[in-house]
Amino acid sequence: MTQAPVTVTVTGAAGQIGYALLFRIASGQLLGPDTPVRLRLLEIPQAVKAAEGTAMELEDGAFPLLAGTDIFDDPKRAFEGANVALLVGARPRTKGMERGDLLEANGGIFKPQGEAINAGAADDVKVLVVGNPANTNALIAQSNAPDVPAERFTAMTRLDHNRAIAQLSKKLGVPVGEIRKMTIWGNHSATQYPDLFHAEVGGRNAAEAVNDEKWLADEFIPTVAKRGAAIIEARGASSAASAASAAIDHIHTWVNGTPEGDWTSMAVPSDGSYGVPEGLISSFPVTTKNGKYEIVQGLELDEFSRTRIDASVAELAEEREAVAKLGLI
Ligand SMILES: NC(=O)C1=CN([C@@H]2O[C@H](COP(=O)(O)OP(=O)(O)OC[C@H]3O[C@@H](n4cnc5c(N)ncnc54)[C@H](O)[C@@H]3O)[C@@H](O)[C@H]2O)C=CC1
Ligand SMILES: O=C([O-])CC(=O)C(=O)O
Repeated sequence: MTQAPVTVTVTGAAGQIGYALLFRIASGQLLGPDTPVRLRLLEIPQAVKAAEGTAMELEDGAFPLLAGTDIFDDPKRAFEGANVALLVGARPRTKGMERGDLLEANGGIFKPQGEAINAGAADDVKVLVVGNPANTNALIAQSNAPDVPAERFTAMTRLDHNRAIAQLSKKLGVPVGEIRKMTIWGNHSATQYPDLFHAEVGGRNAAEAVNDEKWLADEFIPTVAKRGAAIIEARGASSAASAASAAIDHIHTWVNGTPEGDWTSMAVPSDGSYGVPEGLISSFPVTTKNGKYEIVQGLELDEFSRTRIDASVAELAEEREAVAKLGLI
């Protein structure tokens, strides 16, 4: 071991994403093979026992990089000293629940968690919100953490990004490793816009390589945007291992940088780029270096792309308005 342990707080640790995520963090895949980690797990009181079971299994993994695991049901304690905060636990939509009810229920989770991050996380904390509705939950947490730089709050669209790469790879029969510059724009919802016009395949423009507008509009975009629902339909449960994998990718890329000539997708607070209203946590193409990200500038957007980005951003603006009315931000 070459350095002091990095503290990683994971919420919803006893859930299905938590189960897939924690072992990969402990094995070094989140931060790299030289970085020891100390886990702080947050669960609701009813699920603490299950989290304790997962912690026993973590112990049984005898991971050389795992410096310890502590479990809490109090956000203030769970986020103490957190360098990385993975906000996975959320209130799922249940039968008869309106969108406003869902936002309100999640406000009850992400407001106190934002306050706890503000009160006790490390100065360099990086936050990734996975729990849905991820973008707006991130906005709620961020708004309640006024002393933490706003850009440290991000939401996950890396799963959508990876799904888009996989669909393109299948369509063209090329390895995923040949695909660069994929972008997801907007909200992590069915309105998201996976963009092939700026992506590259083996150095060639992806939309030109596909050369099939009908497939792009009628198959590629809806398949990526509705993949979560298709997995639920097939598996009887929502994506868990692929979501955990994308969360690992998101933080690993943020910390370690994007490769030369490539970028990734992250939902980050808008600085007004591409006409996205400032402050909305919307997905953009970003490059990362030395633990910081920058939104890729100067991409030309045609009418097709503009219309789709605007629709997804309009949905984010509506969600922001709804949580503002509820006094959550
Ligand atoms: N952004 C993305 O791409 C994706 C997001 N998701 C979302 O991730 C979330 C978690 O998914 P799963 O692990 O499958 O759900 P799950 O229901 O298996 O686990 C959620 C866990 O969170 C815990 N929890 C609830 N409230 C909490 C609180 N206040 N503090 C700490 N823990 C709390 C629950 O006790 C439960 O153990 C869901 O909101 C899901 O919709 C899932 C897949 C992809
Ligand atoms: O809808 C869900 O809970 C799962 C989800 O976000 C996805 O798979 O993209």
